[in-house]
Amino acid sequence: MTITLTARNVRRAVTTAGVTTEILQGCTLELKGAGLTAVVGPSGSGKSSLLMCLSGLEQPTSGSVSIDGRDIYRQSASRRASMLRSEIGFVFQQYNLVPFLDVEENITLPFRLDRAPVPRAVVSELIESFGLSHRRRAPARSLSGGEQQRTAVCRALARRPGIVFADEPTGALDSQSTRLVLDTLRRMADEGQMIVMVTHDLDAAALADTVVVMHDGRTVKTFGRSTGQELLAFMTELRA
Ligand SMILES: Nc1ncnc2c1ncn2[C@@H]1O[C@H](COP(=O)(O)OP(=O)(O)OP(=O)(O)O)[C@@H](O)[C@H]1O
Repeated sequence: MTITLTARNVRRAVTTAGVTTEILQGCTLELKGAGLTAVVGPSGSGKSSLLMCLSGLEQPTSGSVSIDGRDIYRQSASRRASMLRSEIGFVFQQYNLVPFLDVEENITLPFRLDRAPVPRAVVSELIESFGLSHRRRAPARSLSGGEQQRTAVCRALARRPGIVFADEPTGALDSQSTRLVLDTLRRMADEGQMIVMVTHDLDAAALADTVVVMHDGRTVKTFGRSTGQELLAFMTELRA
């Protein structure tokens, strides 16, 4: 089935110590079916905030976010929680690994919490393709930042959710690991997953099928496949 993610005029304001800040000031997008989408934009433009709203974790102040026509913020709390668990995967900037569990245990934890069968072959393939085979039994607390990040990406992908949201999935990685993660995300998208990633890296964005550009809390432009230079030219124009 083709999954559709729709955001309509999403706004989010936060009030801290009596001061209200409009973090998102009108974000609209529609993503249909499998593919890799990159959300790019200057620091502070609202990329992570948009991802939180799109993934059901932070309720917009106004506007709507729907998966296949179901507004995720209009579901009951239990229905939303079950949608999130079964249809959405996340990779956060903080990896949220359990420090005393090893790589494989962290990846399989969501299955065990759900008392669901662990897809051993899928997990092994992911561990191998992310270059973690030699660290399979290492506790998360002993992993390098890059290894933690790759483990977190594996954990999100193992359930094969319809949509995977990833906030800077290559942020802490060296160039070799970055390539590994991007190639795997690209392959997963080609194999049928919708992947939405926030990235600062315009060369990574150039691997995406769709690039959403944010500026000052707004989605200002959506590109199809583009080169790093085309994206850089647009971003430079935006800043001018
Ligand atoms: N809970 C909050 N309270 C107040 N301000 C916030 C909150 N969350 C985010 N902001 C502000 O909203 C703006 C957008 O933040 P966000 O993290 O979404 O941007 P970003 O584009 O992902 O930035 P970066 O690329 O630096 O990670 C920033 O100015 C940030 O300081």
